[in-house]
Amino acid sequence: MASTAASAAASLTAGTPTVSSDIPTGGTTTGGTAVRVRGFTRSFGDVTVLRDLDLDIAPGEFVALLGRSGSGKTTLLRTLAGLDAAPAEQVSTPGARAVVFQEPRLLPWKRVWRNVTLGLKGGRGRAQAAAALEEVGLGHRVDAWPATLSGGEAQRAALARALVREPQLLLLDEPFAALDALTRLRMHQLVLSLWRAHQPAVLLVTHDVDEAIALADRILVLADGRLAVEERVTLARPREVGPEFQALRRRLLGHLGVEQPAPRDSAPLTFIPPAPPAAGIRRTWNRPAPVNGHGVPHNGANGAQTNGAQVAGGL
Ligand SMILES: Nc1ncnc2c1ncn2[C@@H]1O[C@H](COP(=O)(O)OP(=O)(O)OP(=O)(O)O)[C@@H](O)[C@H]1O
Repeated sequence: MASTAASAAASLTAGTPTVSSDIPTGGTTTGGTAVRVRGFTRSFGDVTVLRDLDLDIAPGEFVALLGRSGSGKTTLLRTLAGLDAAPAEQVSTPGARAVVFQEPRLLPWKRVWRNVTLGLKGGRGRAQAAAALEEVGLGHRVDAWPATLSGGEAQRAALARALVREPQLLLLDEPFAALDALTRLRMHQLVLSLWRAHQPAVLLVTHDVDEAIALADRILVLADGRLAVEERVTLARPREVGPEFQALRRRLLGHLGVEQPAPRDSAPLTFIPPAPPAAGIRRTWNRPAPVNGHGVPHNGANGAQTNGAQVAGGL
């Protein structure tokens, strides 16, 4: 990333972007780390949201942050964005940062390209915005008004606004949550291609476990004020929903406290017709006996087909 990028994160207060260069925003990282957090605690009144938290993100690394509602994900993201104050010795980030929120936060009275360059000092203005808009597939909407954009287009304009800042750290706070499923998938592809092209470190806050697995190199779960879980995602991109994906999903959902149905046998339930029922005996559903390598069903030591291990109650 070029060092000429705007160093201030775009901060949004009541929908109005401002530049947050006048508040203490932590230290600046150099060399091999994009984000370095050590022993950071954040409280609101009596409530401690982040507690003695440590975090490292490498340059160009894509990290997803999961956690229950209210666990402090946005609080951490705002701190890294420089929107909330933090001691420099505890929080270090690159100077060039950009944030994309769940809502695109475009100013309706400014054309799209002016929204994209908002707060940028110097630069090539319209040409710079047009290039970024082209990259996100909005080259034809440079002069449009925000109100004429679809939800997905508006969010792409927000990505373009992040892009022109040439961030070394891109912070994404549930940026796809308000989009329909198809648009969200397209946005995933777009974010991955922008990430590959520009190689910022990324922190993506999301509630969507599948999204985290599809995009990230590493997934963190925030709980009780700390990063309680770390999972590295070693699946090759693009990531198919195969057994490894599903196993990771199950683990992450477990960490998030989501009740998991017990893993089932891959064999479907089949109805085994009973012998003519004697009085008082009910029909049962049963799984087919596991088949050994020779195609022979084996049940227990003697390998006899049994009809006695009921999986579900009678009909
Ligand atoms: N400015 C604030 N003043 C008081 N409390 C706050 C403030 N900002 C956040 N909190 C509280 O801190 C806790 C963490 O909030 P935060 O928004 O970081 O959680 P989150 O994990 O992002 O939640 P969600 O997933 O629901 O968006 C919440 O209990 C919230 O009410």
